[in-house]
Amino acid sequence: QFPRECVTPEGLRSGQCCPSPAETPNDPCGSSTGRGQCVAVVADGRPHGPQYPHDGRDDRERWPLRFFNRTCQCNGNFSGYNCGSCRHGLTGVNCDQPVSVVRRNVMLLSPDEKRAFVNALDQAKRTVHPDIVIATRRYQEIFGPDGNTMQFQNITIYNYFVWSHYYSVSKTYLGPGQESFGGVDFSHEGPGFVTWHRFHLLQLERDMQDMLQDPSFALPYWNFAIGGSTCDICSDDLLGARSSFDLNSISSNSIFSQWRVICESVEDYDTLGTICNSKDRAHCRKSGTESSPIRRNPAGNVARPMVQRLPQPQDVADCLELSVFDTPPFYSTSSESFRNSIEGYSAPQGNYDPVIRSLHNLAHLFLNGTGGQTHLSPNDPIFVLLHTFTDAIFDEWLRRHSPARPYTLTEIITLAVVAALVVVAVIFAATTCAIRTRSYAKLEGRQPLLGEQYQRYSDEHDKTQSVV
Ligand SMILES: O=C(O)c1cc2cc(O)c(O)cc2[nH]1
Repeated sequence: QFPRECVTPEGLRSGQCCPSPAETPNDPCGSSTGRGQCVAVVADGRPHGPQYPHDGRDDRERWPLRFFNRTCQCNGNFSGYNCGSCRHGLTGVNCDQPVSVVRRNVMLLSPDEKRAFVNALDQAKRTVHPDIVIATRRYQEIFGPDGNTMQFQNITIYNYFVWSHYYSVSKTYLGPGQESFGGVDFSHEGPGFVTWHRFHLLQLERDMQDMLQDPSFALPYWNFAIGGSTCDICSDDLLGARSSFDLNSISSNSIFSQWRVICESVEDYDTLGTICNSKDRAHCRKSGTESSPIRRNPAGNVARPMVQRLPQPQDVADCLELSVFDTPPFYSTSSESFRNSIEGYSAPQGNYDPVIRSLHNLAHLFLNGTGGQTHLSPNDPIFVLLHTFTDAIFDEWLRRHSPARPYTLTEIITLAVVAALVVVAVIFAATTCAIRTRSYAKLEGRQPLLGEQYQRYSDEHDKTQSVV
C-alpha cells in the first residue's frame, strides 16, 4: 500500500517516495516550508527470531525497503506521506491548533450519534481512498508482464483498513508449487500487537476525519468485557441485529447486511501468487458467484463452549495488574506478559495455557464468523469497536505502568552538567567547612563560648529570654 503518486514505473525504479504537499507543488515533503525532508529509510536490521526461518523471501521484511528506500520524515507537528497533514490531535494550516478527539462508549451515543457513526462507516466502505493504492502482486511482478504496467489498484477507505490487516497476517509466498509459509504473523502473537493495531485504528480514524471533513471525528469503542452471551452492540441501530431467517447472517434492516467481504479467497491467492484485490469480485461475478456477506453468529460456536461467552470486567482489571509489557519468548506462549494477556493467548492473570482464549481473542472468537478469522476479521465492522476498546486498555496500562522513557542526548548533557555543578558545590562547601573548623579550633581557647553578643544574658534572667 503506497501513495498513488509514488507507484509509477519511474517512482518505483528510483526507490524514492517523497511527494509534495498538495498546496506546494514541486516541493518534496514540503521541505521549503520546513514541514519535512526526504531521507533514507532506516529499517530494523536485526536477524529474525526463530519463528521466521526465512530471509529475503517476503516483501514485508524490513518494510518498506523492498519498494522504497527514501521517504518523507516530517518535522514537529507535521505528518503524513508528504508531510502535508498534521499529527493526530492537531489541525490548522500550521498544525498548531489542538483538536480534541474523544473515543466514547458506543452504547452511550445518542440515537443521532449512532446513526451518524453507522453512516460514516458505510460511506468509508464506498469511498475510494484519495491517496493510497494497494499492490495486487508481489514486488517481483509489480511492473507487470510488459515491465511497465504497474500492478496496483484503487481501494475504498474501509477496504484499505481490511486489506492492510490481511496483508500483515498473510502467509509468506515461497514460489509456485511450494506450500506458503504460515508460521509468521506480522501483527499478532508478538510485542507489536498493541502498537500495530493502534496505528491501524489511527489510520482509519484519520481517513474518516478527512472524508467527513471533521478533524474531531472519533471512533467509538465497544466495552466487550461484560460477560454473558449477549452481543449488546448487535442491534440494527448499531452494528446489526441477527437475521430472523439465518442464524449466521445480519438482519436486512442493517446497512451492514449489504456489505461484501474482501480477501476471502486465500487459497486462490496462494495458488496464483497474487495478493487480495478487488478483482476478486469481478472474477467471482463472471463465474456466477458474488463475494460473501458478513457472517456472524455471536455465542453460537457450540463446538467450543469456552468461546460462547464474553470476557468479564475482572479480566480487564487482572491484566492491568501485570506490570511487565512482554516477556520471553515474546510470542503467544509468553507468561506474565501484559501484551499476551490483553491479546488473549494467556489468562488475564498472566499464566499461559494453550487452551485459554481471553480478552481480545475471546471477543473475536465469540463473534463466530467473519470477525473470528484473522485474514478476514476487519470485514466485520465490530472489529473497529473491539480494537478501540483493546487500545483503551493499553492506554490505561501505559498510564499505570509507563516504562521509563530513555533519556535524549540533550537530557543526558543537561543532567551531566547539573551533576558536575552539584559535585563542585559539595566539594567547595566541604573544603570551606574544614578550613573554618580548623581556624575556630585554634581560637577556641581565647574566645567566650557564645561570642560577644550573648554575654548580655544575665544569670538572673530566664535562660530562654533574650535581653537584647
Ligand atoms: O483463535 C484465536 O485466538 C484468534 C482468532 C482471531 C481473529 C482475529 O481477527 C484476531 O485479530 C485474532 C484472533 N485470534
